[in-house]
Order: sequence, then structure tokens, then C-alpha cells
Amino acid sequence: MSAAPSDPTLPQDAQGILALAARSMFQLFSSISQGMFLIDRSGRIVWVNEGYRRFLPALGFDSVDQFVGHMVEEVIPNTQMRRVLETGEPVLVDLLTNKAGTFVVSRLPLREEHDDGTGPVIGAIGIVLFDHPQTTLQPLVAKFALLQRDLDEARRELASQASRAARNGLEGGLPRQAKYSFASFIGSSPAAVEVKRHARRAAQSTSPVLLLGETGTGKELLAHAIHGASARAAGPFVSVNIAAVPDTLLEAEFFGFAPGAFTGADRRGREGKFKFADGGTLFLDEIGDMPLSLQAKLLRALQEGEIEPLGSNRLVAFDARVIAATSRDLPALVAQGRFREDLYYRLNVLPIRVPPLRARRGDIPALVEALGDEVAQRTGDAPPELLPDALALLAGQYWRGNIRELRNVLEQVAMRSDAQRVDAAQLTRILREAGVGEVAPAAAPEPSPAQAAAEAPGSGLLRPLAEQVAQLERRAIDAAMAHTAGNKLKAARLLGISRATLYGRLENPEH
Ligand SMILES: Nc1ncnc2c1ncn2[C@@H]1O[C@H](COP(=O)(O)OP(=O)(O)OP(=O)(O)O)[C@@H](O)[C@H]1O
Repeated sequence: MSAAPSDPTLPQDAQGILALAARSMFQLFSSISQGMFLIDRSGRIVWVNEGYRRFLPALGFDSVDQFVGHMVEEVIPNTQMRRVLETGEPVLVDLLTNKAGTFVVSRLPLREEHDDGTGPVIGAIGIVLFDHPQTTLQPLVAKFALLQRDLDEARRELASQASRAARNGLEGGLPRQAKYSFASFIGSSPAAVEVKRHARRAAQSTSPVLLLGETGTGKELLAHAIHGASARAAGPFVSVNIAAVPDTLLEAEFFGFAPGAFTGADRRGREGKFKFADGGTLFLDEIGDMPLSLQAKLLRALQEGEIEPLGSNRLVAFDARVIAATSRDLPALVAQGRFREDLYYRLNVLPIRVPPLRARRGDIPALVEALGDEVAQRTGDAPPELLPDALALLAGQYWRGNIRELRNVLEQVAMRSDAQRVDAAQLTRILREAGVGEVAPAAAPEPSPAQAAAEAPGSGLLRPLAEQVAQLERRAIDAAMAHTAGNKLKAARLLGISRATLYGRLENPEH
């Protein structure tokens, strides 16, 4: 078989072909990427391409001379190029965030020529693959932001546990004590004062508390505060996030299990959260996500004050005060048969509605100050000051994620602003770059009943009258039961109906 005629433009030797391939790949990357630069062995920038130059103003440089010739970490905040020099390992894809924005980057080591590519590292190439990844790589960035948020919260929690432990001269922290007090709940708006008043009263009582409100409104914070101000403050505060525990593990998590209760179970058995909370408070977060099968067992435990560890066949008494929380519409879940009505009434003895941030916009400046200080403490920088127009911009947002979302925005401001004082224009830019520019503006004024009916026929007024009357009746009964702490006789009197009628309605909500 004769060899294929060789292309006269290709070098004839393997070394030559490799060198050509390396050159054209370099040129290809340089032209298709958003920007590229080289550093030498010491970490000094020695070259930038045309594409990279357009990032220089956002990094704070007027000319390329202020950039080239400087150590990479002096001119590119948060860069990880030094690690590539140190380890010789490439980083094929990473996210880099700094004051110029968020970028998808690659970092490749440059090695001295050596036959097998193991020569010493003599520099590195930094490549910006994408800028504005929030639009090009939206799902990835959203996931990253979520993980970052969780990580930040976990770090915060660890830091506060460690400082409490240090204060108490203990190692490893005290995860089972109230982390927040009422003073931690920032806000002096009428809605904030009212919710704190209810919560303080709940702290004096021994009945179950039900905290209702959107995500990030401070339900968990209030649960800690209620425990801390209650007669059980010296006891443990134990929390279970029901939505975070797989359904199959929840029963063991709640009630514990006997030795060898199921395959794979610890041979020594384990106590559940009810027992851990003995003498203190058990916080059941996301109670609306509780599987129906376990709701009956929870109800029994609450009624009897006893639990049965899995596989044990024996009842164990416990003494814990329950505070439950949910962002879901529990009466609707009850109506759909997804939440037991009897459990709902058992928990709904002291309901507290925690207002969304948009219902207490007046608290935003105080929150910005407190959360800004907190962020600054972690980053070690001075807290940025938001000018009045920037505060007004924040006050106009919808805040779907409430205080948690506000903190996230302040974190972005701390990370991305170069000025100490931030005005509305800078804030808008920061939010856009951070991909949180979509913090939705405040909702339009409440629509008129006619508009509401026209826009949302399913949930508005154009529905069968019987359905609407039943819904209203349900809400009135809920309110009366809550007001009378579940006392049916008193509730019936308040509603002006007989006790038998009330029982009938409670047993069969659709009557
Ligand atoms: N009024 C407030 N003052 C200061 N910080 C607050 C306030 N409310 C909430 N926070 C902070 O906001 C974050 C979210 O609050 P928290 O976890 O209590 O909300 P949540 O309603 O339980 O949310 P979820 O339903 O998502 O669990 C926490 O870090 C909390 O410390």
C-alpha cells in the first residue's frame, strides 16, 4: 500500500507538527476567547491580548502599562493563577468573580519544552472563556449562586458557634442553644414590632407555635428567639428541616431507632430529635413538607407526649415544646388532603405571621446597616455605605427571597464595588453583573376586584360561589380556632354556630 501524498504545507517531522499545532491552538484560543494573558514564572503579567484589554477599565486601569509588568494578584482580584504556577496543574473551567464581573475562566501552565511535557513550569496562560456567564451559562451560575449562599450560611453558623464556644470556654461549639434573640430581629416598622410582640407572648406560653411566612423572612430566627426567651431557654434547641431529610429517614430522625431496627442501622441504635430536645424546644422547619404517613405519628407523639423509636415496640416519654414553621399555605394543603387537619389544629395554637420584607420596607435601611456590618466583618473590609438613591432602589424591589436575598445583594456590593459609597447607578450595575439584577421591582398596586377577576379567573372572583363561600368559611373557622387556641366550644360561640356544626365542618371541610 502506498503512503498518502503528504501535504507540502505541513512540517515533515513530528516536532514540527506539534509546534505548529501549539501555535495555531494558541491563536485560536486568543481569537475565540474573550481575553487572554500570560504570566511568567514569578507571577508577573508579561502579555495581554486585545480582547483582554477591554476588561482593564472595569479592573480599575486606564492603560495597559498599569497592568502588564505587575504581579497577577495585584491587578486581578481573587485570581487563582498563582496556584497553577505552584502546582503545575491546569484548571480547565472555573468561575472567577471580582469587581469586573463574573467570568468563566481556564488556567493552563506553561512548561519548558521537554519531550514528555514534564518540563518545569515557566509561566501560565489565563483565558477568559465567557464573560457575562449569567446569561450564557445561566443554569450553572444559578446553581453556583445557590451553593455559594448555602456555604456562606454554613460558615456564618460555624463562626457564631465557634465564638459562642469560645465565650463558654468549650470546644466544638454548642449547636443546641438559641442562636438568636429578639434583638437579632432587626426592624422597628409596625409590622416588625407586631410580629415581635406576638413572638414574645408566645415565649411566655407552653403551647405549640406555628410560624408562617415566605422564605427568608426570619422564621427560624424567631424560633430561636422564642426558645431563648422561654422558660426552657436553658434546655436544648433542636431543629429539623423536614424538607431536607429524605422521607424514608424522617421517622428515624424524629423518633430514633432501636438497635438493629433495620438493615444498615447502627447496631447501638440512636435517639431521635424528639429525645434530643427533651427539656427544650423542637423546631420543625418546613412542616408543610411532612409526608402524610408520618403526620399521624407526629400527631400521636404531640398528643401523648410519647414516642416509639423505630423497631423498639416501646413508648418513651419526651418533654419538648414544638415550634413549627412553613412557607406553604397549610389550610390549602389541608383542603387538598395533603396535610392532616387534626395535626394542623394541633400545631396552629399560636400562629404567627412573619411579614415579607416588602411589607416592611421602612426597615430596609436598618437591615442594610446591620447586614452590611455582618458581611464586612467576614470579609474584613469596611461596610459599604449605600447612598439614599441606592436605598430607595432597594426599597422598591419585590424581594422574593426576603432578608436572605437582601443579604446576598449586600454581599455582591461588598465584593464588587470599589467605592466606599454606592449610589443607585453603581448598585444597578452591580446587581446586573451579579446576575441578581432581576430582583423584581415592586409589584404594581393591588388590582381592582374587576381586574383581578379578569386576570386570574382561577383564583379570582369568577369561580363557583359555593367554592368561594366554603373558602371564606374555612378561613373564618381557622381564625376562630387560632384565636381560641383550639377550644372548639369557644370558637363555635365566636362564630355564632353550634358546637355540632363546628365539629361537622372540621370533620368534613367540604360539608
Ligand atoms: N429581621 C431580621 N433581622 C436580621 N436578620 C434577619 C431578620 N430576618 C431574617 N434575618 C436573617 O435572614 C436569614 C434568613 O432568615 P431565616 O432562616 O430565619 O428565614 P426563614 O423564614 O426561616 O427562611 P426559610 O423558610 O427559607 O427557612 C438568616 O440569616 C437570618 O439571620
